[in-house]
Amino acid sequence: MREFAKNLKRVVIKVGSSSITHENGDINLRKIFDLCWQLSDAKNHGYEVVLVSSGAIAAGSKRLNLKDRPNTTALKQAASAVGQVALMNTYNRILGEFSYHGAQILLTKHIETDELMLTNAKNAFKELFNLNVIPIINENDTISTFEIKFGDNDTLSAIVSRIIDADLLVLLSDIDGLYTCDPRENSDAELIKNVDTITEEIKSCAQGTNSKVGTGGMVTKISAANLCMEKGIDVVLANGKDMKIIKDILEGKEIGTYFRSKKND
Ligand SMILES: Nc1ncnc2c1ncn2[C@@H]1O[C@H](COP(=O)(O)OP(=O)(O)O)[C@@H](O)[C@H]1O
Ligand SMILES: N[C@@H](CCC(=O)OP(=O)(O)O)C(=O)O
Repeated sequence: MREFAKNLKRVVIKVGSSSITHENGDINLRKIFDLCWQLSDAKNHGYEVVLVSSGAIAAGSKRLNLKDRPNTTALKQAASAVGQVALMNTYNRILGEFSYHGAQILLTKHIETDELMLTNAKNAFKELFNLNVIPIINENDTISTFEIKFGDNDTLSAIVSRIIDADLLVLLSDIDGLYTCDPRENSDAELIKNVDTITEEIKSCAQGTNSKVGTGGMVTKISAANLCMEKGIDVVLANGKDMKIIKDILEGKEIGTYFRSKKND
């Protein structure tokens, strides 16, 4: 069993576009149902959960019948604005089945460097926890430019973990964890089960993505893990193809790649 499981309370779960949408970008209802079920189950077991969900650009592109993923920033922003509504409606309808409310929070990663905005965000999160609501976060794509080019919800999820003092960040992707190199390109790639320090060697494992809907690949996941570990927050990177994995991860089962922060020493 992993160390964090003994005293785990506040958890941030990040799902990539590839984990909650179909190949064509449409919202995958079955996956969102399973995800909401797991989040609600975790709440019922006393965890405080926050979801960081990508998928707005993919869902919006499908709804607008765009042939390909948009390639200009403005079109991505427009698609995101459409898709975000669809995504939140779906989350809230399904969470309602389990008697929970979702709350939409749109942030940018600059939140950490603006003292007033940071205080406001912390206060809002605190009240949402008191009210037993499940905060659902996405990048505020309309006002983001750098982020929308690189699609960096991995980093955003690390920043959210830092500002709410989370115990654990769970990054769910379309792959079982961090490998020695991209297993889609190299059949000799091996799963790395534990990372204690983000060394140059670990960084060199990370490549980008060829996914139609995903964006950052492993580069942004490793940088997210680094941001968490330096604040004593553990990170697990695992495959979101079956959302039941969330329960197993929270229970400390040895799944995926565990980025173990120094607080465990
Ligand atoms: N060292 C590596 N280990 C695992 N996956 C890697 C690695 N380097 C690159 N990748 C790629 O990163 C992809 C996951 O990133 P991404 O498509 O951005 O997913 P998400 O939508 O979940 O954020 C994998 O499908 C894989 O092809
Ligand atoms: N804000 C964007 C996030 C893009 C992003 O980070 O995507 P992913 O690499 O799938 O986590 C969206 O909702 O589409």
